[in-house]
Amino acid sequence: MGSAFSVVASVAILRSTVNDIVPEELRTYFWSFTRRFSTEITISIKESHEGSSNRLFYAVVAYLDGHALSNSALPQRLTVGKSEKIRNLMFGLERNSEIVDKFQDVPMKWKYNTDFNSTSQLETRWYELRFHKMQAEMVKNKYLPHILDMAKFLKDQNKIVKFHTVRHDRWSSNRMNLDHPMTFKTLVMDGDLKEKVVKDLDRFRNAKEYYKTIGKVWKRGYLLYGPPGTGKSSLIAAMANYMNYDVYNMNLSAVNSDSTLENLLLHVPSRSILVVEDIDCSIKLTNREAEKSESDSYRGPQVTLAGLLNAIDGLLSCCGEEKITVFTTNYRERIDPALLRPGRMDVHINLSYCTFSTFKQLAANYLEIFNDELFPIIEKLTAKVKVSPADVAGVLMTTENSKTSLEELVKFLENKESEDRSSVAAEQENHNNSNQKIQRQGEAFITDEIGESTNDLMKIEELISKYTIKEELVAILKAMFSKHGDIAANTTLHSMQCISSFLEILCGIIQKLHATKLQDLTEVEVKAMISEVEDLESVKIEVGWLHKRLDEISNAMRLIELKAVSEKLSDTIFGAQVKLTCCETKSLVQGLL
Ligand SMILES: Nc1ncnc2c1ncn2[C@@H]1O[C@H](COP(=O)(O)OP(=O)(O)OP(=O)(O)O)[C@@H](O)[C@H]1O
Repeated sequence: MGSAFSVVASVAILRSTVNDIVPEELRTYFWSFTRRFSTEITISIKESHEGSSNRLFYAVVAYLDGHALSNSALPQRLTVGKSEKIRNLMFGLERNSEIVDKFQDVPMKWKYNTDFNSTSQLETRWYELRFHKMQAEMVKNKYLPHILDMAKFLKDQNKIVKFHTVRHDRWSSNRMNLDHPMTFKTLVMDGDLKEKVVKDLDRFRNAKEYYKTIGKVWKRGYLLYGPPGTGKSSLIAAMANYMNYDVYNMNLSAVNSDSTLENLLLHVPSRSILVVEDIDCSIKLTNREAEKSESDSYRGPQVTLAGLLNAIDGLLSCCGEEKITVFTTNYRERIDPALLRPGRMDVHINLSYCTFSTFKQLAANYLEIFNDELFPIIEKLTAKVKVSPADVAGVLMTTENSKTSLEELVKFLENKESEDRSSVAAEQENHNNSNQKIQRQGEAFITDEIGESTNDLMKIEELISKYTIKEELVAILKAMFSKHGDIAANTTLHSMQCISSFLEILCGIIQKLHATKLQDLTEVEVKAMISEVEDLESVKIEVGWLHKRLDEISNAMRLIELKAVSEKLSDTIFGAQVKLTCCETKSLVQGLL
């Protein structure tokens, strides 16, 4: 061993002595002369190439660190270091040392060189790659592109994920590390949802060619919706850690115009996750028609729906690729359908209250418990009460003793159950009282107008008692239910509060139609009503009857307009149909209820 070291040492001394005494020109000539008879080709990959930094040089650095050095016989001398931007230690070749990498069973000999120019005080660094002449084509077409690809992959693996926020209309310059420890291992999700999300991300990551083939920009949009504390932020952190993408977090209410939004999105680089938080409440994103009509008086938030749609789906979205956008909301039903459609939000993920399945995953993560006699009790309770995974996680962390934590959780769930029961009872009583009052007020209207039997009325009472509706709208709701049945029976909305809000919107439309004459209605108002009705239909509230009638009203208005034009042109062709126009809206809404 000692003698081996002394041989290596002697060779090193001899080499440096030759380098010292033989001028560089002579050395270069000597090497080029000997290489004329060699079967090998040597290529140099310098740190800078034609005046700018050489991507291939840095790719070789990353490739040798992450791949070649761990797959080949190690050289005797290595360098090691760690920078702020990377997670792991980084190994490299020491000056003048060599390594042999095998690619498709062909040896590729690497050597690292440096040279210091004492006049310019600059150091030049380069790698030499030697291989058999026969392999020249293969090196050019396969090996070097392989190094570029591997380096990109390894660099991403080793990158520390950064978190960016908006400050003064720009992405903040002091980027923080995303130190969120959440991963897909620790995130809990119901059933096989987690596997589906991971598969979707994998498919996206590897789909560059596919997107090119189908002519679409390589990007994907996710909508995460669900009540607070169900893991929306946790899922984003897990996605960022899994993909190794930086996170660009934005709240639209902090963005002051469409052009600022455009500028921000232009500066989100490829391989990033853009998070648009609380999309429902950060900004008033109405449908496009309503937006136009409001634009004169509206002085509120500055990003418009059209601006947002354009930014995420227009030509701007083609700048850069491999980007993920994640929108979060607690209320999916408040989002404009234009935003929800595939291409903008391709995957909708519902993060909901804690189920028994999610509880079991939390118990395994937090307490390392996989079964217990309390599990069946917890199963029954989680089926009845609505608690978020954050609530459950909080209780599981209260003590260090696993059994005590489970007992605490049972107490917590039982308390929640009895709280829910008493609030339902109070609500019921409230409803009963107000219903009696409303029935007295609205009875004349209902019976006169629709002539329902007492029995039917009681059924309707029972139906509408589920909803919390403004008193002044209850009579309309009753009339509507008695004519069209429970139009919300098949809705995709879950929360009674949301269904009630939607029904209130519906009652508002009917109220307005009853109270307004056709000539006093504007086209924009009718269009806004149609959009609202379309929203109701999108959540499966059955309002086809109203949609049809609004279309008729809209057509009638168009005829009025045409008649005005035709009168000017002394053209009577529309005369017959336009007789319709003398009627009032009331006749158009007659029969609706
Ligand atoms: N699905 C989950 N898996 C693991 N932990 C969770 C999950 N959901 C919530 N938690 C725990 O609860 C905490 C709060 O959850 P998180 O912030 O992700 O919820 P959120 O849905 O984003 O809430 P909000 O809508 O209020 O922003 C997390 O830090 C985590 O400890």
